[in-house]
This record gives sequence, structure tokens and C-alpha cells, in this order.
Amino acid sequence: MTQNYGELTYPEIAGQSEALQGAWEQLGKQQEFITNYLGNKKYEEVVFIGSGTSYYLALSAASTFRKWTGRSASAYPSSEIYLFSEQAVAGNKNKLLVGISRSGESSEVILALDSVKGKPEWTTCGITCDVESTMAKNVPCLVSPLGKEKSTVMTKSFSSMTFMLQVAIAKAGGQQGYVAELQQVMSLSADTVTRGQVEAKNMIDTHSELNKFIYLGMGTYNGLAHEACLKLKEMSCVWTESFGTLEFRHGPKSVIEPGTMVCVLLSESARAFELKVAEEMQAYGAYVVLITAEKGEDTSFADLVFEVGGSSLSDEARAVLYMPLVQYIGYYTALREGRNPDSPRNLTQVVKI
Ligand SMILES: N[C@@H]1[C@@H](O)[C@H](O)[C@@H](COP(=O)(O)O)O[C@@H]1O
Repeated sequence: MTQNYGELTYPEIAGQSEALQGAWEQLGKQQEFITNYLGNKKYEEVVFIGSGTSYYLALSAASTFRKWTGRSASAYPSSEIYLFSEQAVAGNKNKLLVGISRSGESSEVILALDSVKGKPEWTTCGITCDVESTMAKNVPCLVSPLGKEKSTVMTKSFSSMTFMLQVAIAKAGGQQGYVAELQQVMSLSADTVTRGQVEAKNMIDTHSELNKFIYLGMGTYNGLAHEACLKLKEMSCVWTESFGTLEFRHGPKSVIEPGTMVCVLLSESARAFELKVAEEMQAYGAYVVLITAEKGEDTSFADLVFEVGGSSLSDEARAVLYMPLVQYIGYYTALREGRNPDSPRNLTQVVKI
């Protein structure tokens, strides 16, 4: 391994537990954001937007918002709202547009937020890791204070913004139980980071045959599965795909053969169905990784089971605990491939159009 490979990315993945804590404390100082925006019932639809990782965060946030507040929410790539807004969110209802962007500088999110300015049915706000950014200057924003990164790929920025939005959503829905769950997640986080590093390194070091990587997840975990896949793709350029877990059976499973890893982000609510898919993929020759709250007898068939704890928590609250393992899988696969996780091929931190 070249000596400095990963010197930016590694500490960022490792620092996500502190970043959650920072987000929690910062939200305590931004309560008015919840009252004015996410918690304001005059908004009949809450539309989360972002690009790349931030779009996958939007998918996960919209799913959690619907479940925890019982209100309508959706997620789109920022470009869809900028260029195809009539098709995306039609009608005259009162809408809240929530821009998600680590940098607060990606062209599409800025343009999308600008494009609805002055339209009476739209109100805009956002979440970022950079308080000085264009987005933070243009619209009221939540800011994850320790989420800022030097690396091109988003790791602790994703976890901390996901977590911060979740706490804000739980408060917006008057769901004190979920707020308490998220507090527990903070205390479980450091352990998943430490163990995630060891397990990911060990798996990649000892299974050099793995050359295709599939991530599966449903509900709030669907956005996480896409993000896990993007992490690996950005850092290591290996073949990776992501799907809804049961959707994978409807065609895509044809790609499974020995040398394929299938990682299922197990929920508690659909666990039995998801395990059936995992077992089927193992029968086709896949190396099966399960990420779950607790092992249980029903997971004994898997090649690797990564426990995050928190089995009494809701699937949504547990979400950020699933990230360290998949981020480290991206990281160690990049090193295995002789690639520097800090400077992915063809990529920049911010894309401008
Ligand atoms: N290569 C980066 C991605 O890693 C990132 O997910 C995306 C969104 O960036 P931001 O959240 O700053 O808008 O931008 C670029 O495409």
C-alpha cells in the first residue's frame, strides 16, 4: 500500500461518532428550525432533495419523515426539481423544499432552491456541513458542525446529517420516544465504528475472490443500500449495485455467482422476508453479509453477521449504525485494488454545471 493512501478518508469514517454528538448538540441550538419548517403542519408535502450521497440521504429522510410524522414527504435528485419540477411535484399544495448538501455548493441543489423562489406554494430550507456555504447563505439551514470533510467521498457527513435530520424529524412529529431512541444510538455508535473497521478489513483481506458487490435494503434502509453501493463505487471502482431487497429477486439476481458479495441491511419489520432473499442468494453461490440489530438463530447460515445492537429500537433510529461497516468495506476494497480512497478516479468534492 502506498503510504498516504486513505489518510483523509480513514479519520473521517473513524470520527463519525463524535460527529453525531456534535449534530445532537447543535440541533439543541436550532430548535426554531423545527418549529418553523419540519414541524410546521401548514406544509402539506415535504420534499427532500440532494445529489449523489445527499440524494440517498433524502430517500432515507423522506421515509423516516413519513413514518414518524404521518405526513406526506418525498425525495428527488435536486436536478429533477430544477429541470422537471412539474412532473415531480405537481399541484398547488403548500410545499417545503429541503436541500441536502455537505458542501452547500453543488449546482443542482442551489439552482433547485432558487427555481422555486417567489412561488407562493413553495418554502425553502436545508441541511449542510458548511455554515459559510452558498446554500446556508441563501436559505435557513441546519448545520452539522463536525460533518465537514476534506475527502471527496462523504462518510461522517452522511451519518451526521442523517442523524441530525432524524432527531429534527422525531421532534417535529412530537415523538419523544424516537428522540430517546436516537440518544441511545449515539451511545452505540463508537462501538460499531471500532468493530466495523476490524470486520471490513478482515473480510476484504481474507476474501480476495470477491469481485462483485450487491447491497440490498428496504424502507429507510433502501437509501442506505444505495449509499453503501456508491461508497464502494466511488472509492474502489469495482462492480457494485444496489436494490430493494425483494426487488432483487425480479431479474437482477441473475448476476449472482461465486465471487459475489450480497450484503443485506436487515430490518426488524421485514426480517423474515429479507432473510429468505439472503438464503436464496447464498444458494446461488454468493458470500452473504448481514447487518442487523442482533444475530439470532435465523442468521446462522450467513458468512458474516455484523451486529449493531439496539434491538429494542425502531429500524429508522438504528440506521446510522449500519454505515461504518459499509464505508470501511469501500475503504479496504479501494486499498486492495491499489486505489487511493482520498482521490477517486474522475471525481471532485463538488460538481458544478
Ligand atoms: N463526488 C461527490 C459526491 O461524493 C457527493 O455525494 C455529491 C453531493 O455533494 P454535496 O452533498 O456537497 O451537494 O457531490 C459529488 O458528486
